[in-house]
Amino acid sequence: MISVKNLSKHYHHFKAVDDLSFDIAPGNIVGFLGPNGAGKSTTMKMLTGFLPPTSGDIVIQDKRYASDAKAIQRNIGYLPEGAPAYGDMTVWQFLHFIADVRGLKGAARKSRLFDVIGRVELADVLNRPIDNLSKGFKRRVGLAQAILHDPDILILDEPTDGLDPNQKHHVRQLIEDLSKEKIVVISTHILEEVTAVCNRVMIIANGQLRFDDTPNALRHQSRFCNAVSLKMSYAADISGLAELEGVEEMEIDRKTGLVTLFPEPGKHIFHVINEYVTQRRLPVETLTLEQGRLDEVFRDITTREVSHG
Ligand SMILES: Nc1ncnc2c1ncn2[C@@H]1O[C@H](COP(=O)(O)OP(=O)(O)OP(=O)(O)O)[C@@H](O)[C@H]1O
Repeated sequence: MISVKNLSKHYHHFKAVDDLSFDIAPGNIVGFLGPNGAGKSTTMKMLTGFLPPTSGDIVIQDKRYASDAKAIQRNIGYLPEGAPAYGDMTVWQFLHFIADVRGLKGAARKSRLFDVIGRVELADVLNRPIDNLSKGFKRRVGLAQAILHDPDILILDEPTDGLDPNQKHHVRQLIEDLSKEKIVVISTHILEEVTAVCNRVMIIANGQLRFDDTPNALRHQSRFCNAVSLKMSYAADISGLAELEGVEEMEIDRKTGLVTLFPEPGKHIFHVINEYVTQRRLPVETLTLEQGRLDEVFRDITTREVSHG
């Protein structure tokens, strides 16, 4: 369990992290979202003991950094932003160095190295200096060092940054496989990443916690959640759609011609619309039940003014 109370970090007079409080239990895969400069990396550095808080309390598995830093860090894997340090080492040398630092020995060491190199797919670059690797491979080396000692807690700062779409998919699957009993905190700018791998979303802006719930609850904040969109192959009279039972509003996008029908609160309108367009033989090309637009919700949450006090 991670327990954070009233955590703040000030750089001179600037509040990078402003009074955060939250608990994270095993099994939580947390997507830590926020615009650039929101305070995500600063929070992660404090959670991993790399940066002392200005004020507040961090308790990890009943321990505090002030008295038990080594014990906490034994159980944490951290992927910081950017590339791994020691860029002149080869991947092989670097992973052995990390195995030394983590105190891995004998058969356990061999099997962890073998397992992680396989999982993160590093076999082809083991003899290359880290500095010469592509950004995506550097990220994967960073991920390998974070999971090498099989920690209970993983703090991953933008784990898929720089990866191609196939690798992104692969790393997301890896995180899912790793995380059954673990705590995983992932910072990301990619909203789909959150719905793909996380079971909890925390959004921060200006160092403050603005949202903390499931990805589904986030989706439900979108006015597009359960709206129905349709595209027509040519213009036809659709005014009747706006009058249908349960339809609150109709919007037409002038640029794309996409028609969106918004339901009254709690109503489901897909079937009634589907029936109507079929009966009237309207020239409908696509009819879509909208899941909710996360980018719009994210913008709303992070740009909203918050009252202080
Ligand atoms: N060492 C530092 N000294 C002064 N200001 C800092 C320092 N480190 C970070 N900041 C500032 O604190 C704020 C939060 O930075 P942080 O890196 O935590 O944000 P972030 O949410 O991780 O952003 P990004 O998504 O761009 O990585 C930013 O305004 C940043 O400029």
